Amino acid sequence: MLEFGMQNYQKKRWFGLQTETIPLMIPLASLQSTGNFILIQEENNKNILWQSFDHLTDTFLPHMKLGLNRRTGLNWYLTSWKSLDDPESGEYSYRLDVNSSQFFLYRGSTRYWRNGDWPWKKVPFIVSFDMYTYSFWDNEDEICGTYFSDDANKITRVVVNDSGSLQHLEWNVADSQWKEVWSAPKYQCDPYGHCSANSKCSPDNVNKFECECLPGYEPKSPTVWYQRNGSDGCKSKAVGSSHCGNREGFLKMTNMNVPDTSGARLGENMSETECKNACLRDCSCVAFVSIEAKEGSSCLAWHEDLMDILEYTESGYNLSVRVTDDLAENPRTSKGVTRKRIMHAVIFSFAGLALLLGMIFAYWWLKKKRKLRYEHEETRTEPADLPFYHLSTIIAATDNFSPANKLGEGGFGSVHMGRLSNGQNIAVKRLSKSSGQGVVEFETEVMLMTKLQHRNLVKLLGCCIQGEEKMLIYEYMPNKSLDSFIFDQAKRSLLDWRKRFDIIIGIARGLLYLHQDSRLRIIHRDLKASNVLLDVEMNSKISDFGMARIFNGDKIQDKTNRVVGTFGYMSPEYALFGKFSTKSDVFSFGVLLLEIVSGMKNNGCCPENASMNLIEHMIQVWNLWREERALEIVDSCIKPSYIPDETLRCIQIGLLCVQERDKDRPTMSAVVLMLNCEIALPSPKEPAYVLRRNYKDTDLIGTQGSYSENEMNITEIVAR
Ligand SMILES: Nc1ncnc2c1ncn2[C@@H]1O[C@H](COP(=O)(O)OP(=O)(O)OP(=O)(O)O)[C@@H](O)[C@H]1O
Repeated sequence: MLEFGMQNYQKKRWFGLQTETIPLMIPLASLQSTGNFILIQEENNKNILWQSFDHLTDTFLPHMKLGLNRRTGLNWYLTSWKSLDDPESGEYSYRLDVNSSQFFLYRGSTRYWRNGDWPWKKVPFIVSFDMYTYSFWDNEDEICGTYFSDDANKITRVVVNDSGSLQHLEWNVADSQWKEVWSAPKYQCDPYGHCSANSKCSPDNVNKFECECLPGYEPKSPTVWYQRNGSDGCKSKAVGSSHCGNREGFLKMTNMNVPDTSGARLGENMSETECKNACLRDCSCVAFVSIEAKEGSSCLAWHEDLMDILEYTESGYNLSVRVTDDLAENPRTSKGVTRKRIMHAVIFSFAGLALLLGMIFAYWWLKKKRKLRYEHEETRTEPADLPFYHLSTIIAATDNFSPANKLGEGGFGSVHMGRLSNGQNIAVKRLSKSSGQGVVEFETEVMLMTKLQHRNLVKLLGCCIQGEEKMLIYEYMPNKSLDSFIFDQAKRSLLDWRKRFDIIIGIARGLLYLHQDSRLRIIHRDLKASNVLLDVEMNSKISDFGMARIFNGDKIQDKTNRVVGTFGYMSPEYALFGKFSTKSDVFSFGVLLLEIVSGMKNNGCCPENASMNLIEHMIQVWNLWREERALEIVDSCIKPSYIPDETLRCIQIGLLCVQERDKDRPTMSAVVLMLNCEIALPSPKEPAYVLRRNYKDTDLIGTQGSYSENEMNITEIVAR
């Protein structure tokens, strides 16, 4: 960050004959690492007087915003240059349509291309795709989107060029030039509404006209249409559109994009059947798309002409178009079934019954087979697709587990560094025979790690199971675990604020992947500083999945009567009642975040009374926060490098994560969003345990023993 300002100076104000000297606020200009050039009031860093990110030209850099500042009315949008060497505003612009939350490329005032990827997702949302993270939010301050690269070293930009193309570019260091990642509009069907209303564009219609009317629709101007010009679009064949006529069913079109949602209505938490029935009940409803999401399905329904419809060769959405009975897939029988069809039904009923019974049996059999396979997959212990290492290979690599190669010791057993004959360094976790953690944890870790892959998770290279020996072979992390830095007097100063912030973001992304982005929903249950490893570039990687649990389908919370984990990081509902969910991981993340910022160990000074440490630590942070002195907890050795606003924001996010009620804590996607974007943060409520400090400690977060609460008995607490 580059900063320059003016010296303090004073100005005299005349009051008749008297003069008064008043201090002037001193503006400070600062060029941030994002490229944002800001002018701030020195007295109060939060008061941004002006910033270059508010005045976009043709280029959209990571962390810039596109959308609308609702408070100031400022519109963030891109405008092309007039020509390659004339930076005056050209005719193309890329902006957000606030009503439909869709981004459009405009040529003058005409829509030219639609970015159909945003609108129907639950807002705020954050998605990772191809090493980029995209987010979108809508609150009383602003409605906007942003993006950034998951690789901090990547130089990237999005630009609207003078010929009306939106290009995403990356800087190629080897060639010293910009390389295009993608651009739009590019293909025949890309321009907005290429086939106009109620008709789909199929780019793969080789030798055929790419436009095709939707089922139940016909060209508005047949002569124009048959000259391969789709600009007039299609109209419904049904008489009148204000009543249902005989359009009592739907035809599902697969692999479609989501048509322009400008006039569409969104229904949250509606299953596909509910969506279909709602559309059927409303005669003006012409089509619907049911969108499945982990948080619950939603329903998009259209009541006027469908625009900008595209057919993909694979994947996409199912667009159900309202059609007459003869075209419908599953027509409603009550009204629309004709006499002829009833006759057919009677004639074929016997054959149909036999067929139906056959199908039911086949369905039952398939389901049973699938269930068995599924159960087998979930419980199987043999590590599929995971390389096995021979014991002799590991012995040779670790110099027979020599003490000199020992990296550390955990609940699982000892960890040794090794080097394979191909020169690759490895870390070998050797299950100790006396380990409290056992074969179950070993198997859990193997099973999970073969299914997961993310740059912020440590990579499992293989395992070794021979005789009594059980070992996990990991990629070697030269900088070992995070606790060896932040809690070490000599090494803590090696992690300046920037590195710590990047580590926090890495952990948040790894956890978001576990909770939301991987194909399984995983609760880690033992997130802590010693389970975050650091690679050679100090990138953070979450490790130790022995305690993790998979949640299938819609399950969001579970209970256990064997509480395992580490005091100081356990949420109250888990420590007390054995309830765990993604929000208990969020709690551990909050504790860890506060540790990284403060350098204070949550269960540090007196391990014999870890619960007391936790309470004291929370109270200290909370009291300072309330007195607006939260920056006093910041580790003194990062003070020369820290950015007060960013650090304070992190403390606030940490406090949001350690709130008493799991419902109040943010999800990890919200945490990643809050860490990356300067959106307004909610005020945290009192942290967990602080409220309970007046109770006797052992009633609440005892160090060992059994707890009983309502219907739940905690029979065992295994804390480390
Ligand atoms: N892949 C690795 N590369 C380098 N060092 C590692 C690796 N895995 C573990 N270590 C080192 O070994 C130590 C012990 O790790 P382990 O995960 O077994 O236990 P822990 O996390 O310290 O404690 P617990 O088992 O109670 O969670 C770590 O603190 C770390 O320093």
